[in-house]
Amino acid sequence: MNLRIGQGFDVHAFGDGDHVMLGGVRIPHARGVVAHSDGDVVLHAICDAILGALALGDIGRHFPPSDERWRDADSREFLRHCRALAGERGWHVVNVDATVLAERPKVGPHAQAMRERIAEDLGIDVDAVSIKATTTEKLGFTGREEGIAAMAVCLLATS
Ligand SMILES: Nc1ccn([C@@H]2O[C@H](COP(=O)(O)O)[C@@H](O)[C@H]2O)c(=O)n1
Ligand SMILES: C[C@@]1(CO)OP(=O)(O)OP(=O)(O)OC[C@H]1O
Repeated sequence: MNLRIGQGFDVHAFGDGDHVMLGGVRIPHARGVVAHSDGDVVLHAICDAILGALALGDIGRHFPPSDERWRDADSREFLRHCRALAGERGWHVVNVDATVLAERPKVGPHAQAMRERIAEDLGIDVDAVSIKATTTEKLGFTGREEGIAAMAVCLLATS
């Protein structure tokens, strides 16, 4: 069995709006995010982790922000596409581990729902999907609540 590891990181600024999308879950919030798509930093970081493991570039190469097809797009579509790219090359996702960096919204109450959606889109068990969160102790752009960030790693194995 061959193994590959990948990592991803994404940031979006907060802007007008009443919710954020995180891990495919709509979370009510006092701010929205500025993005071409739905701005789901968790799914974007996981997509980049998968693409990184495949050495296929990054999310912007596959879903260019200049392409109107991706305006307000559901990032779950991106995730399923990345899974398909892996499958076409004989790889499957073994597990995913993601961390959200934000003072707010609180992720904990939504983590299970996020895990379930990501597991469904990747065709893996919920136990293979980890969602964590941390504040940055009010430091930096996340601490000032100017934006939200997520990082992720994933492991791929040959089928
Ligand atoms: N957006 C967030 C941030 C944190 N959490 C949870 O709170 C715990 C404590 O965070 P610290 O940054 O103070 O260590 C953290 O371990 C998470 O469980 C959260 O749910 N959402
Ligand atoms: C997802 C894409 C889609 O056009 O746009 P954004 O929603 O702005 O998100 P980003 O994390 O900047 O990644 C780039 C693009 O692929």
